Formats: sequence, structure tokens, C-alpha cells
Amino acid sequence: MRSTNGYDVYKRLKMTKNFEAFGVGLNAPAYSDNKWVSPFNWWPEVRRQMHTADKIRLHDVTLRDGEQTARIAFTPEEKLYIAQELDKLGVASIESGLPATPEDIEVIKTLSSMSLKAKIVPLVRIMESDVKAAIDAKADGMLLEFGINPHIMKYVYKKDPKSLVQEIKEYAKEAKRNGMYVEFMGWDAFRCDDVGFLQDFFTDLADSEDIDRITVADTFGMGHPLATYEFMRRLIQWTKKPTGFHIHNDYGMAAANSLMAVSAGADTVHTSVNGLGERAGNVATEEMALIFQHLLELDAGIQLDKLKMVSDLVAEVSKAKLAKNKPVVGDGLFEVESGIVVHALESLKGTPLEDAILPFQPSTVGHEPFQVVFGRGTGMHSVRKLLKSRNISASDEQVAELQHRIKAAGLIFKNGLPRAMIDNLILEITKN
Ligand SMILES: CC(=O)SCCNC(=O)CCNC(=O)[C@H](O)C(C)(C)COP(=O)(O)OP(=O)(O)OC[C@H]1O[C@@H](n2cnc3c(N)ncnc32)[C@H](O)[C@@H]1OP(=O)(O)O
Ligand SMILES: O=C(O)CCC(=O)C(=O)O
Repeated sequence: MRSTNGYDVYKRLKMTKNFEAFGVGLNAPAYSDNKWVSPFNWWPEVRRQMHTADKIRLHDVTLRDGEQTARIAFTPEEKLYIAQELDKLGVASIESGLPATPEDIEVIKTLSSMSLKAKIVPLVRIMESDVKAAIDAKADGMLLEFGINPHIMKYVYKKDPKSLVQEIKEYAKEAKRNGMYVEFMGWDAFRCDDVGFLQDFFTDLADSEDIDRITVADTFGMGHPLATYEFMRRLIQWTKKPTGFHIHNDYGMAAANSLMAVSAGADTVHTSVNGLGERAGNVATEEMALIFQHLLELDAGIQLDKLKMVSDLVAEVSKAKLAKNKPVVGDGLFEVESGIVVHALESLKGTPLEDAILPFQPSTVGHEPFQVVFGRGTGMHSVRKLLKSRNISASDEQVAELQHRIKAAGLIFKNGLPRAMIDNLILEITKN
């Protein structure tokens, strides 16, 4: 299949603007230069429920929560390298570890001295030593954190909520005196069965003008999307402050729930490249970046065409290999083997929809061009196209025989037939 990029498609579609089929047109915003997504996303009934901020921020936690993944560690040099790529990618802030180990303190200090566009905001426990270390490292800000689940507060930390609020406010004041941005994150807030407890805690905290943003974490990723929307709506109502959302993917709902949090009005999502993070990981930076731009038309400031490269970098350094079908960045996303799909794609050649059947073009996220793979799923149309690309004419019987041989070999070579095998099969079929 001919390789393409978003710009080629753009040029072609511009020329054929307003085309339609059976009276049905394709229009922006669902349809544009590099995407074709569901127009249902723009139904007034859907949009009416969205209270999105004008600008969305991605706070990247790859270097903190990502490194918390069991069996993953980054050296200080690796952290500095990744942080610079995250900065070029366009994330608003980088959670550069905890100022609790000499290595992380050094990383925070170095990054803070580099005048990156992204703010350096380490995770900070409610303790003097962490707060002081973040200030001494001249970080841009601090993400003060505590478990805002009454059971965790009582049994793990033996803290009472009232004195905790006072402590947080004092540390926030100290950070502000040093010119820092202050965010508070309450983790495990989604398992609290007493909404009055949450309301009192967050209302009381929000009364501090030293706290710039309040974030809640669905630490175990088990809130229903509609419950997430409702909790975030209430939190915004209680605090009247910019609000953030942090989630893990334990139930596979991290992206959907982040979308709900933003729809309720949160302006920041904590994300991690390749979805690294404790257990099932955090919501993936690459997924949220694409969702915001393509489905909500929200500017998160992300250079989408760098996503694949940053993902490859983090996969390499973390030694955490990605599934081929990982959304947005998986190596196998733009390969097709199934005959019926190849036939559909071939049929669109020369029509306004050529190459536009995909939801988004490979080049949009910096991916290799689309390609047809040969194997068990190969259909007749793929075989004809293959022969045509090599200027080989063959009878219908030869095409059928070649298809049969490719399919049989595909049962053995489960990873797509190697080029040499395809060459051999063509030779065998066409020699007589
Ligand atoms: C819920 C989360 O995901 S929190 C983030 C988790 N991230 C990490 O743990 C990063 C990797 N961790 C580490 O390298 C180490 O645990 C360190 C350097 C951070 C701390 O190590 P240690 O000082 O040896 O303490 P250890 O990890 O065993 O225990 C945690 C301590 O932090 C305290 N603590 C934890 N969270 C908070 C908080 N939000 N505010 C105040 N204190 C806290 C605990 O009460 C405990 O204190 P104690 O030593 O007085 O009992
Ligand atoms: O606040 C913290 O210490 C980290 C919590 C966290 O990453 C989470 O709740 O998922």
C-alpha cells in the first residue's frame, strides 16, 4: 500500500471538500486533515454535559509513578534524558521523583536549573524534610500528597484530618514564600464512603490561597466513569480551584475516566508514557494527548508527532516492552493482514477517502507508514496487489494457488511471512 502522511491526505481532502455519499456528507470537526472519528462526539446532547477548561495540562508522572512500577528503575542520567524529551513533547509539568533520595534530589536540582518550558514539580510528603529538600533544589513547584481516605489516614498514618489540613496549609505557605507552584493530591479518595468527610476536608483545604490546584487520585482505578464525572463536578464546586485528576488502570478505565474528569471541568491529568505506573499503570500520556486533540479539540500543547519516539525511548530505557496493539504507539497498529480489510482499503483507492479510513494517520503520531503483512489472513486482493507491485502477471489459478500457499505458510510463520519466503512462493507458483 502506498505510504502517506497527514499532509497528503489534507491536500487531497481539501480538493474534494464537501464530498458526500448517498446524501451524507463528511464534515469537520469529526472529519479533518488527519482524522476521521465519530460525529456523535459533537452531538449537542453530548457537548451540553461537557464543561471543559479552555486549555488542558498534562502533568507527566513517568519519572515518579512510572518508576514505581515493580522492576523498573531509571538512572539519574536516564531521568534527565527522558525529561528533556518530555519537555520537547510539550507536557506542562514533570513529576521528577521524590526529594527523598540523593539521586532524585540531584535530578530535581539539575532539571530545575535547566530552564525547561515544563515545570519541575516533585512529589512531596507532608514532612519537613521533603518540603525543605524541594525548596533547596529550587524546584518550580511541589505536589504535596496524602491519602485522603479516612481508613488509610487512621490506620496507616495515624493522622487526624483537621491537623493534617493545617500542616498542608503551613507547608503550602512555606512553598509559596519561596515562589513555588503548589498542588495538593489526595490519593485513594475514591474509596471513601462518607462524602461529608471529603467535602469538609477539601473545602477546608481550598480555603488556603497558597494552594494553586487540588488533585484527587482514583488510586485503584475503580470509579465508574459517571461516578468520576460526578465526584469531579462536586470537587470543583467545593474548592472553586483548578482541579487535577490522577488514575491507575486496574479496571482498564483510566483513559475513559480521565476524559470524564476533564468533561466535568478538571484542567490537568496526570499521565505516564506507555502507561507505566504501579500495577496496571497510570493513564498513558500518548492516549490522553491524542484523545484531547482529536476528540475534544482541546489544546494540551502536545507535539503529537513526537509521541511514538518518546514512547520508544521510554520502552527502551525502562526495558518494558510494549504490546504490539498498544493504543497510539504500538508497533503493529498500522499493519493489516486480513483480506477483507485490505480489499476495503484497495477499493477506496482513487476515491476521496483514500487512506482516510483509519481513525488517524500513522504520521500524526510519528509512526511508520501503513503496510500490508502476508500470512494466514491474506485474501485474493492482497495477492493480486502483491503481484502487480512486482509487475508479475498470473492466471486466476496461479493467484489462488499463491494465496493458498501464503495462508498455509502463515500458520507456521505467525509473525507475518518473511520477504524471502514470499519471494520463494511467487517463484514456485509462476515458474511453469
Ligand atoms: C501511595 C504512593 O504511591 S506514595 C509514593 C510511593 N513512592 C515511593 O515509595 C518511591 C520509592 N520509595 C523510596 O525510595 C522510599 O520509600 C523513600 C526514600 C521515599 C522513603 O524511604 P524510608 O524513609 O526508608 O521510609 P519507608 O518507605 O520505609 O516508609 C515511608 C515513610 O514515609 C511516611 N509517609 C508516607 N507518605 C507520607 C505522607 N504523604 N506524608 C508524610 N509522611 C508520609 C510513612 O509514614 C513512613 O514514615 P516513618 O518512616 O516515619 O514510619
Ligand atoms: O500521592 C502519592 O504518594 C502517590 C499516589 C499515587 O500515585 C496514586 O494515588 O495513584
